[in-house]
Formats: sequence, structure tokens, C-alpha cells
Amino acid sequence: MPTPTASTPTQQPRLDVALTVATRDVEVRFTVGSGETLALVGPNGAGKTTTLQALAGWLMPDSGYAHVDQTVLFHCPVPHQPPTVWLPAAQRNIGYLSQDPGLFPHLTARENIAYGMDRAGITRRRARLEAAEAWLQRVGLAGYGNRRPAQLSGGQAQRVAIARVLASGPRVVLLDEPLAAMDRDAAPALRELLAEVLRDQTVVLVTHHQSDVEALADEVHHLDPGVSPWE
Ligand SMILES: Nc1ncnc2c1ncn2[C@@H]1O[C@H](COP(=O)(O)OP(=O)(O)OP(=O)(O)O)[C@@H](O)[C@H]1O
Repeated sequence: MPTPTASTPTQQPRLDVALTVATRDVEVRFTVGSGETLALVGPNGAGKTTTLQALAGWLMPDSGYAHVDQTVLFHCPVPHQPPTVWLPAAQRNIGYLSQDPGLFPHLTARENIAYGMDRAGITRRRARLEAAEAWLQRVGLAGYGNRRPAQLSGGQAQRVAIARVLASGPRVVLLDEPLAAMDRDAAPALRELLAEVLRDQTVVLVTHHQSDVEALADEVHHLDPGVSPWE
């Protein structure tokens, strides 16, 4: 059985972010150290999800930049002008996990995890499925590989989603309220799992929960919509 090494590259990147999205009244600036987890916290509407969307490549900011080490994700030096650099989402090598596992309903848990492993250099289908099996074990779902999402509990589906995100070997992982939909029984074990599998990853975590911050974050950045980060 191969070990799921795709998620643990030895050299973890540092993430530098400064951006504005005028239409959403968002201004934010932070750095995430190599292999660290930064928790982005703040009130509803402060711009946490907007920031993650810009980093993932789904939303173009009005100004600013984001770098993963030397790789520029985007650079918008002049407000409201087109960016000078815009790396398409598919080329960013960023993993995104929200509270909704978003699994493909027609694929098994194993196939969901295997999907997208090409990026991690695992091109042979059989090797992908074997690596997916190893990931199933790592997230505590050995024996569940043939189940489809409809046959999994919410907590189990989120475990598959965690494995799917990490199996592709992302350089940075973005977590948007990953435990918000979990019930009280499932959340602690999932939090523990996240702490274990993300230990060496560079991560931005959006959460409203102090318990997530305590278990997962190395640093906390408060997003306050009333306070400009530029001053
Ligand atoms: N699709 C959208 N179109 C226009 N405005 C939006 C859109 N999504 C969010 N906004 C606005 O942008 C601002 C920032 O929203 P965002 O969802 O990023 O905040 P958040 O900090 O993630 O909030 P929450 O904690 O409620 O998830 C809010 O004023 C929100 O109303």
C-alpha cells in the first residue's frame, strides 16, 4: 500500500497577500509563514470568503497581489485596471475546502479522492486508486472506498473531501468554515484530523469558532471592516 505522500512536500511555501475588492468593501493584508496555519477571523461580511475566493482564482480583486513564494497568483498594481499577472485557478495548485464537501455524487469515495491526482504527478489510474485507498485509511475511512456520497454521513463525506483536497498535493490549502456543517458529535474528531493532516501545510483558515483557532491556527489575523490594513 503506498503512503499518501502527495500532500507533504518537504518545502512548504510562504504566502503573501494584500488586496482590495472595492465592490465588497474588502481590504486585507497578511502573510502566512511556511507550513503555518493562519486563521482569518472577523464579523459577518468582513470579507473572509471574498479573500479566499481571490486566492483561489475565482474572483479578481481591484488591486493588490498574492505570492506563493516566487509564484505570483495575481498582481493588480493599478486599482480598477486589468491585472498585470493573473494565474488561472487551475494553475494555482491551491486546495479549497468549504463546509460543503461538494463530492461528485456519481463517483465512489475512492474515485472522488483519485480525481485530480494528476496534478500530484500520479497519472496512472491504478496508482491513483491505490493512493486514494491510502488516503481513505489516513482519514479513518478504510473500507468505505466503494461508497457513493449518498451512502456516507456528513462527517464521512467531509473526510473524503479533506482527502480529495490533500491528495492533489496543493501548495496552499484554503479552509472556509470546514466544520460549520458538522454536528457536535462529528466536529471534534474532524478538527483533530485536520490538525494532523495539515500539520506541515501552509493554510488559511476562515472560522467563527474559537475551538478551531485553538486547535489549528499558528497565527490569527482579525479582519475588521472598519479598519484599513494599509495604515
Ligand atoms: N457574490 C457577491 N456579490 C456581491 N457582494 C457580495 C457577494 N458575496 C459577498 N458580497 C459582499 O461582500 C462583503 C464581504 O462578504 P464575504 O462573504 O467575503 O464576508 P465574510 O467575512 O466571509 O462573511 P461571513 O462570515 O458571513 O461568511 C459583504 O458585504 C457581502 O455582502
